[in-house]
Amino acid sequence: MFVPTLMGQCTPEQQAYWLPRALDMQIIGTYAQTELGHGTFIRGLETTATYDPETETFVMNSPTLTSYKWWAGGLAKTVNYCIVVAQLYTKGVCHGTHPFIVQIRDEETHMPRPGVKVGDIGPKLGFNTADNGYLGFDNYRIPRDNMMMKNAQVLKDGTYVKVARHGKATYGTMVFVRVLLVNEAAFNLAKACTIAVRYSAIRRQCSPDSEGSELQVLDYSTQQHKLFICIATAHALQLNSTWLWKTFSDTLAAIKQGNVDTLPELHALSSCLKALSTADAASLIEQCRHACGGHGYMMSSGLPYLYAFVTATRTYEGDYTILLLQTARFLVKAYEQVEAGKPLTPTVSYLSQAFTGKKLPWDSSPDGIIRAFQALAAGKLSSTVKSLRKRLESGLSYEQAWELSTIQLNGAAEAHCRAVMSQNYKSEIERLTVNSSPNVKLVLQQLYKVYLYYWALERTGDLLLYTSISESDIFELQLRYEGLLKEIRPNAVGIVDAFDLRDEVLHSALGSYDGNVYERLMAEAQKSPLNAEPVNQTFHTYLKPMMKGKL
Ligand SMILES: CCCCCCCCCCCCC/C=C/C(=O)SCCNC(=O)CCNC(=O)[C@H](O)C(C)(C)COP(=O)(O)OP(=O)(O)OC[C@H]1O[C@@H](n2cnc3c(N)ncnc32)[C@H](O)[C@@H]1OP(=O)(O)O
Ligand SMILES: Cc1cc2nc3c(=O)[nH]c(=O)nc-3n(C[C@H](O)[C@H](O)[C@H](O)COP(=O)(O)OP(=O)(O)OC[C@H]3O[C@@H](n4cnc5c(N)ncnc54)[C@H](O)[C@@H]3O)c2cc1C
Repeated sequence: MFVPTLMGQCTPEQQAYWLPRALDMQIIGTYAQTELGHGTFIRGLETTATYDPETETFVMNSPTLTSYKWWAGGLAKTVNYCIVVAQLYTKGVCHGTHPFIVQIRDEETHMPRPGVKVGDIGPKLGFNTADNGYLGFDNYRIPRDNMMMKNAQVLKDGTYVKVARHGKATYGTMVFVRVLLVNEAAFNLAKACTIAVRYSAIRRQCSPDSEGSELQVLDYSTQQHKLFICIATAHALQLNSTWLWKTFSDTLAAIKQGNVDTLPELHALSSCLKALSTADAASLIEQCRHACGGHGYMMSSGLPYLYAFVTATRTYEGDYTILLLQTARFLVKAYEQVEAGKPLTPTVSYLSQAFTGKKLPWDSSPDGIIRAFQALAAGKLSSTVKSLRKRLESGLSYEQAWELSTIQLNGAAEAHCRAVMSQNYKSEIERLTVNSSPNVKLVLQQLYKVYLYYWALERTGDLLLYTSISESDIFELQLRYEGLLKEIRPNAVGIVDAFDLRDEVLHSALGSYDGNVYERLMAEAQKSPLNAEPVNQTFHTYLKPMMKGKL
């Protein structure tokens, strides 16, 4: 996050000075925005940067315990520089949060600079290879030039000058990392389902009849139900990640030309796609662990590490709930544009035909299901706006009405995102397989159908509300879904092999390519320190005295 922020928030002159040093690893930095007391509410951050025209310096200060920077990766012991997001004061006026480059350790001795308090925040659920730290300032001075001045400046005499045309240009790094995190979610889910599918092909358990041999657990329908959605989702996230990256790049190019019109849609998309992809990946990685029984609970399976790493992405770079509410904000505006007969941006264009007041005729084809997801999103949005307006008519303020409607707002945002992801998934597969062999086309189409049928069956309640789907349609869809799982089964191992993940990347006794699961589990067990000697000294210090009633 340090380098992307240098690139996104510094003037060309500042980049010329800082970037080579950062890329050369002469300086190592992190991005310190979150504080002990605030992570989501950036405008509530308490660290201050007060400009002193006498010395042409900013005085960095942590006025309260809750103002201490908290969480930044590498902050505890690794970095010697930080990008610190602080409330900027000049001439007695607060201009809100701005980014500053702050040296916190001596470049030679690595000792913390006078006026800087820095340390480690302690053990975490995962991510323990990163030294996330805390940082406090005691009236610590930095040169005026260390304010990152691409979007705003403070002149030598303390005059504040706003440069950026879009009020949230300083939030750019967060959008960038959110876009990256969709790809990260896809990559880690692909690892987890490679491990779980390969292991499920090796593991035999239970024989349906007394004489027969035990079945591969991958042959059980319930195991296929657990795992094939994971494979399909890994592909869905990867294709959406590539699509989102292009949307991000196009928006960035437009901003460079001074056109910020597409930034709101990018913010809405990156928010909900980051939220849904990280939440889906975390819960499906946990599902992969469930599918591996006791051995999935071993650290040597690689699955606990993957879960601990990915579940954090649901929180950092914008908490799930918060980001969906950002998307909901954009959707409510889109609803108002439909009412006013104004044009809509591409990803919400389906709304222009949606508010007919009639249920969408059910069509179980892939395109029909995608249209149903769009109808579901539009229906939820319409119902949410109705709740908002009913509350406003009762005399509540907009903020109060909004807060009371946030559960529905989140539901509308999630439904919108599912519709966007499903549409992208199918259209990207069709675009990319134009020249593929019939077999590849068949398998990839089977996977996106798994995704569509799975989520349609997960949302039958909503589909009954907003489409003409009937009980028998649902019955038929369930049978079709279960039949599709059986069609995929023969290719399942080949499909995860196609993720092409080397053993060194999987780090898993269950998922290694050679399938020698039991030998690898035993080999990993031998590494346990408890196996260093036949009798552990705790027998003599605790167990034996206890057994003799002497404790
Ligand atoms: C190759 C390798 C790949 C590796 C992949 C990555 C690996 C991952 C490693 C990373 C390790 C962990 C790193 C983690 C870092 C962090 O966590 S950094 C801290 C992240 N913190 C957050 O995300 C905080 C979340 N909070 C916010 O973003 C904001 O507080 C808010 C919730 C958006 C609210 O902001 P606020 O200023 O209060 O604005 P609003 O009033 O809600 O909205 C005002 C308008 O501004 C628009 N807007 C808001 N944000 C953005 C944005 N980012 N971009 C564009 N526009 C934005 C918003 O839509 C409103 O617009 P209008 O509706 O038109 O008014
Ligand atoms: C592994 C990891 C690495 C991190 N790395 C960094 C880093 O490098 N740099 C950095 O600056 N930060 C980092 N963070 C911090 C991260 O950005 C924050 O944790 C995140 O933004 C959430 O903020 P918070 O922790 O204050 O949670 P809060 O915002 O306090 O959320 C707590 C709960 O309150 C809810 N909530 C909060 N506000 C609202 C609202 N308005 N409406 C409804 N519900 C609400 C949330 O949904 C959540 O359920 C990291 C965090 C983790 C876990």
